[in-house]
Amino acid sequence: MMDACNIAATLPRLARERPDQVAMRCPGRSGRYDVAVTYADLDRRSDAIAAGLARRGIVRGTRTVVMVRPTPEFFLLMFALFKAGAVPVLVDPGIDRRALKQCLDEAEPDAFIGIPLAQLARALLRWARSARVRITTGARAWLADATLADVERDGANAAPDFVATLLADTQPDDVAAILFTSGSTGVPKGVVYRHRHFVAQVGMLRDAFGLQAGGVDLPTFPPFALFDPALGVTSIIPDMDPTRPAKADPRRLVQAIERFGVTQLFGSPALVGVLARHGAHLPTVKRVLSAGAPVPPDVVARMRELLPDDAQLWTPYGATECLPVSVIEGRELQATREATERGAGTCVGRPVPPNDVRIIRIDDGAIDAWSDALLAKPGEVGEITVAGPTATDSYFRRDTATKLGKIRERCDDGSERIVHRMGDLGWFDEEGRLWFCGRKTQRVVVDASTTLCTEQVEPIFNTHPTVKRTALVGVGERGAQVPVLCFELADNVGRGIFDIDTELRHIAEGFVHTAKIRHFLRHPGFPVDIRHNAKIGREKLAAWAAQQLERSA
Ligand SMILES: Nc1ncnc2c1ncn2[C@@H]1O[C@H](COP(=O)(O)OP(=O)(O)OP(=O)(O)O)[C@@H](O)[C@H]1O
Repeated sequence: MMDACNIAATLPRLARERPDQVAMRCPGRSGRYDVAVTYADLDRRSDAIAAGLARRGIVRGTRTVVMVRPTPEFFLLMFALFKAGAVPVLVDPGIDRRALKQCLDEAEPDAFIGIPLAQLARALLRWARSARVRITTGARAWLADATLADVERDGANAAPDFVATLLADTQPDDVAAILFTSGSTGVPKGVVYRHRHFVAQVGMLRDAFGLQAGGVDLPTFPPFALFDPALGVTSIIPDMDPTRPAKADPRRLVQAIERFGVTQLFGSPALVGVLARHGAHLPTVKRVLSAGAPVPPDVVARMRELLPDDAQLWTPYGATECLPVSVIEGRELQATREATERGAGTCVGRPVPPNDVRIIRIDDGAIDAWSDALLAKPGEVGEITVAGPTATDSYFRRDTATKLGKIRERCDDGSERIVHRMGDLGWFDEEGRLWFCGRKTQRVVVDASTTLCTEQVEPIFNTHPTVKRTALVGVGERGAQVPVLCFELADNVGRGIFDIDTELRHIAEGFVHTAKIRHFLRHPGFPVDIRHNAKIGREKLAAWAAQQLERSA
């Protein structure tokens, strides 16, 4: 029998095939990893929770905010919601408080499931007032109608086939979840995921990276851990604050990798950077995946030295709205480093089949219907678009964002498909590889003939030995922007001992496109996004740079 179109549909099968395999192991309060959930437990307990939730009115289509840390409760609950056909709503808890309230209110949830602290914040800050069912993961039903343990107990005696029927009822087009973007360029947007998107995503990730049942994964980015059970992989939940990957303690990560023989690792470039700098060899790790922002070349080089020779270091490119789009392996990425450091952009590899990735001319407005006339010339930088099974079709209750981000395309057979606009700039080389050049909204338009893309400028200056990283921003109106290069000094460099501005100016003069950059500003520490700690907050930096220029005028 075919599995239903639902990522939870693999659980009953895995529970039959490999009941005693650990699905996830969590550090627990002690950090000793004494909490383990097997596939049999995960399936049985998520069934009980799904049945218990149904008794409380959380059923197919019920929007349910989930604010639970990556503990067994989180995974049990998420799979219970998927099985029930309910719609979990996930927002990064670390985002700006006002933005968080806006996201939660906008989602207009019917239910709110959270840790006691989240329930307290909900009550005090009047989040999600539409939620009529409130469940806490705490020991007592404080500020909530019930505890998750009550819910599980209530559902434990449900009729054996009750949840199987709910699961079988889910349809590919039903909304499966609302996942908010990380909000690195504004208030996060709720991406509408349908069951078919998740199922396609698991299949594409499995095929692109050769993921196999039985492996052991260290997923340092929580939502990614949800794919592990769908793939039959064991997840080792890392002992770290998932909202601060750049601050993770590498010793604890390495201990977990060694103790459980971790074979694959998923982390943001900031997290991979932490491991690379720590420098411990990782002989069991066969595959590292790093996404969210470009991985700095020295991190790729160092990480490859720490992994076995046959290990692979993949950087998938994609977004909450569409993932994966393309992939590149570390060896090929290293071979493109020189071009990156000469201003080509960052190579993000070849499109993952069956994605249809096309580049259109840069346009800040909405585009209603697809036409091949939108296409940029071969080799020209434009906006990256994707049509494919994981390209989502809308943002939840954000019609303007949906209009700006999606294009309808009539196909030859008369059907219609949605093309997602990535909001990223890029180009294709002659070998069919995609090069990422930065965010469309962060491009700097100096004059009619000069548009600077952040990823075609910053890597040139990042080669300076005493620079840690740089960020290009524009001050003034687009079309007449003053380009400013902000830079952070490397950690061990003393201040003011040499004239770095002159050296950076010298580098700028070495390339036609950077020659117009005349302002170089040292910044003590760039603002970064909370999910990956890797995307630079160039909007905030631009405001700071404007002040600095005004002061020195
Ligand atoms: N491998 C990669 N190399 C370079 N950039 C990447 C890579 N993977 C992802 N990105 C960047 O991350 C973006 C997707 O990030 P995400 O979905 O987390 O939210 P966001 O786009 O940062 O949030 P918002 O849209 O709210 O500003 C991509 O559009 C791209 O700019």
